Amino acid sequence: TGMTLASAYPPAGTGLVKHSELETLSQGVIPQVNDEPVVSVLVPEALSWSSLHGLVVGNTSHERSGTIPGVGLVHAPFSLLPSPFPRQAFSQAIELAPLFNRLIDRVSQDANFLQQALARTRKADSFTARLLDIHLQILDKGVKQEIRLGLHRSDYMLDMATGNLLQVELNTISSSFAALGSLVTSLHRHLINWSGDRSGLEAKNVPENSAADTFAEALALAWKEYGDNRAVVLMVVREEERNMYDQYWLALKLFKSYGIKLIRKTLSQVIAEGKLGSNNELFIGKQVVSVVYYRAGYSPDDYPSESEWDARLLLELSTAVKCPNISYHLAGAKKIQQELAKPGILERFFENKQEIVKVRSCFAGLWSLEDENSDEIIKEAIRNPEGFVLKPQREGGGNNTYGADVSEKLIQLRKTDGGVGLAAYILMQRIFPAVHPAYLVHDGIWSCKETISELGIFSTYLRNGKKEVLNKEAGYLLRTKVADSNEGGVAAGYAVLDSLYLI
Ligand SMILES: N[C@H](CCC(=O)N[C@@H](CS)C(=O)NCCC(=O)O)C(=O)O
Ligand SMILES: [Mg+2]
Repeated sequence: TGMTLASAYPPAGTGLVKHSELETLSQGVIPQVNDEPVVSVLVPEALSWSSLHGLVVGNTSHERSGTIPGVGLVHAPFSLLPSPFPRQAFSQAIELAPLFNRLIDRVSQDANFLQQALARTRKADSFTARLLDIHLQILDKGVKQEIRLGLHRSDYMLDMATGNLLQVELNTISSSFAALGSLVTSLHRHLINWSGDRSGLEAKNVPENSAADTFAEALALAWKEYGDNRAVVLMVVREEERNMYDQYWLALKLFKSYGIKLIRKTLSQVIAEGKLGSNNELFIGKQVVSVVYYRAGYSPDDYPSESEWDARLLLELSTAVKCPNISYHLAGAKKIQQELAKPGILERFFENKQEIVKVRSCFAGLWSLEDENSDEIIKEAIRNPEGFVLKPQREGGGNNTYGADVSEKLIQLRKTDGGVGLAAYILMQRIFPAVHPAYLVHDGIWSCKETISELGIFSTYLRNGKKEVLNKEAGYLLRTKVADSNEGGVAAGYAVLDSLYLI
């Protein structure tokens, strides 16, 4: 028989993956197991497993696939085998989770910091301005709810040049794929077991992934903290949602494990059916809502008219626990990420020096464009655009500018209206992770490509006044995409869902 899969992965503990050791996979030389190309037996097994276990998404080529569950499903795009990742970097990312939870919580309580850091962005970005207005209105009316709930995902890339784990961004709203991500971990463990000892891989090197259960637990504990057994959880969703199964998994786990009902409403349904009770409790129809979990509302596309903004304000004014509330939402802005990287700022939010060192060590280069001393970095980015990413305050993928477009965009922004538009963006060091071969499976078809991976660590945070109920890491997501593609994003169709093979 030919080489087994195991010899395609370097022995555990060898540090960064040496590309040469995976050379065979990248050249499409398929390790032979029992004379059958290993892929041709693994792929059908993976496809059937995915379909039987709800590792699925809506199939855009089927017109009703985003509106009706059970219609037009296709397996979620996945990597056939887990991708090698250094054990040390993974544990560092896990260790950072509770620190970032606390950082977001403390930043969210510093209204002046949020408003000032975003003051110039407000002038250049009307969407962010609307969020800031809601923030001011809530402060003005007095915060009605002391319970805070965060379901975050902090995304990292392993910088090949330095071996450093660098944060790409921290998502505080609609962090996707807790469910589908944990299912891929189960898929990979299944495939390793199913292919027997001939695969030579060991399932124990694919770390446990409790993301879906831990997200459901946090929603349930927030529901409990609110203290009304008749209450339901409201998930704010889009009309059309390809990723609805990742969302339904959480609803099913909430009911099966905690007996809690979750209802799905769009922002326009919220304004049509929602109202505040005499103590500002949130009613949708006759049902009182204890937790509002946003899986929409993070993009201007979600606010096609004033009524969606009215809905957002209604939710924020209510005593329901928001995930995220407006200040958590703002704390997750890329502009805030960039402000927190400025010297001396973390010291405002952390006492413990070691924690500051740990958090700062994962910051990539981050620059504002509207400061007096921004000219130098703008010139550098125009000269060497490949080394930077230009990012607006937008979520949902597909919004960032890469490569030569960076210099074009900067030149254009600088000369328009005296450069006021620059404040809507941040500049970030482009991170180049190690390239590794992977088998990508889309729509039942596999290909072996040179890819790069982005590790997301989920985390859950729940605080009721002074009582910190939850603050922990909550599993992971690995997204793997073709190395030469700029944008990432599974929903955006560039990346596949993957899991880790610790080495
Ligand atoms: N369809 C919405 C998608 C919500 C969404 O885009 N979330 C952002 C963080 S804000 C995100 O996690 N992006 C990474 C997932 C990817 O790679 O596509 C949902 O699932 O509720
Ligand atoms: Mg994001």
